[in-house]
Amino acid sequence: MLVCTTSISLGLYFVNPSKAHFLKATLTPSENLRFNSDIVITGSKSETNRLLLLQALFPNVALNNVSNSDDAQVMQAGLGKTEGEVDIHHAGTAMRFLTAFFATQAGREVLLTGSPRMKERPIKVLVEALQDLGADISYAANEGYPPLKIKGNKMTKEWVSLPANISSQYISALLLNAPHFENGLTLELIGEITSVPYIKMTLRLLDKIGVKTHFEGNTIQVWPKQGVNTTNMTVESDWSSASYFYSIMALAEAGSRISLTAYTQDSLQGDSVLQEIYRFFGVETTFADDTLTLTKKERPEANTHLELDLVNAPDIAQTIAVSCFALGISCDLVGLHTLKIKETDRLEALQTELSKLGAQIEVTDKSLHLKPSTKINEGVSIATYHDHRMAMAFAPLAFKVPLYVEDAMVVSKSYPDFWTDMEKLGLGVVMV
Ligand SMILES: O=C(O)C1=C[C@@H](OP(=O)(O)O)[C@@H](O)[C@H](O)C1
Ligand SMILES: C=C(OP(=O)(O)O)C(=O)O
Repeated sequence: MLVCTTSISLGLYFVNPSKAHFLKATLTPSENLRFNSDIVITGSKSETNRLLLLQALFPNVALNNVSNSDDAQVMQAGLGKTEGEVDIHHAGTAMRFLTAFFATQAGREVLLTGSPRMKERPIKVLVEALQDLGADISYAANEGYPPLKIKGNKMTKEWVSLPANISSQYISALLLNAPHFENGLTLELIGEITSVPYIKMTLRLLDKIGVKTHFEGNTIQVWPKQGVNTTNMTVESDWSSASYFYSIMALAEAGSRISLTAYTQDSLQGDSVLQEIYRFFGVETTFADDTLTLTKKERPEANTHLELDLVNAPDIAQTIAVSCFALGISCDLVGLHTLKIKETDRLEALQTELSKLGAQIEVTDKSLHLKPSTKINEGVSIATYHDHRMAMAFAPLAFKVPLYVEDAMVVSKSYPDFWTDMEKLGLGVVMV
């Protein structure tokens, strides 16, 4: 049973950080690594935060299966504000999407701010693109970083160019708000485009509600649209959250099964590439209606070294690195240049925490290299650096050896039910 020695609810924990209580999870392995479970995961936070913004622009868009994450809650709360301070805590999408939203909504005037880490996550590229389009934005503290003073304006310009190799969220932020620009918007992307599936997700959602878009080479166009027909949009469940179950299944005994709902084969989420990646570990994926079933087969003996470019799926890098370590598989993961500016410097955090467990690991500013491991140190306390994915990526290891996860409620950024779902799989979870 999940024992909490505090009455602080997950929502309150993030909504009122002054009351934050940093619970540590004591994790004890289940009796065996054989699984036969059904898990329900809520909507993707990426799709939800896009659709919440589109719903604010087009109120007759109705949403089902929205994410119950902190990031979705702060997005929803932010969209309702017309003045004063808007605090989006740790939510990168909310910070970027709301910057463009408030800048392009005449009559709104806000100070958009976030957690201490958010104030270190760059936003200059987006601010400069919006300023080029005529927006009134200034930095309230350090140039290039939140908090931002934003006074809403109607956008009349229709063309801007911006670097595309730092974060795709800047591009999605502009595209999502573009239907309300008088003449629509054309973006000219400079340099290698990072996290492309997230841009395609934005365009596909715009298409689904009836906004015309076109993406070819390094140019993206969005046509203006005043209103849309009543549309029911069902958010697909979160594939990044599914990654932790893939990782558990990589460790599982052959014959194990875990089913996850509600997913679609034609996913908008780039992290659905997990289906192909985890075949390497012997995890097979099948679909029946909206249920995704993971089945464990024997991993082919030859699969002892994994090479992957994760430029299109950066959020599953931590999961995959831990899966490899747990199984003594060596790996070279590249395309990781965005990891340094996420919730924490994820490359540094992975190096520190995997080393504590006994890994031989090297990182550069865009790659991670792991040697085959022979043992896992037990009883290690994993620091999470305010990063939900550090907690969740390391948890599967606890099915093999006892572990502690510090500040364990950090998971609520994207997956508040994570620890309850781990318990359903038989992991011993005690919070103190
Ligand atoms: O648009 C989105 O929903 C996201 C885009 C990605 O960020 P970058 O484009 O900064 O890599 C991803 O890491 C993040 O979790 C969600
Ligand atoms: C990077 C992430 O989120 P964001 O950038 O939206 O804070 C994430 O969820 O892994």
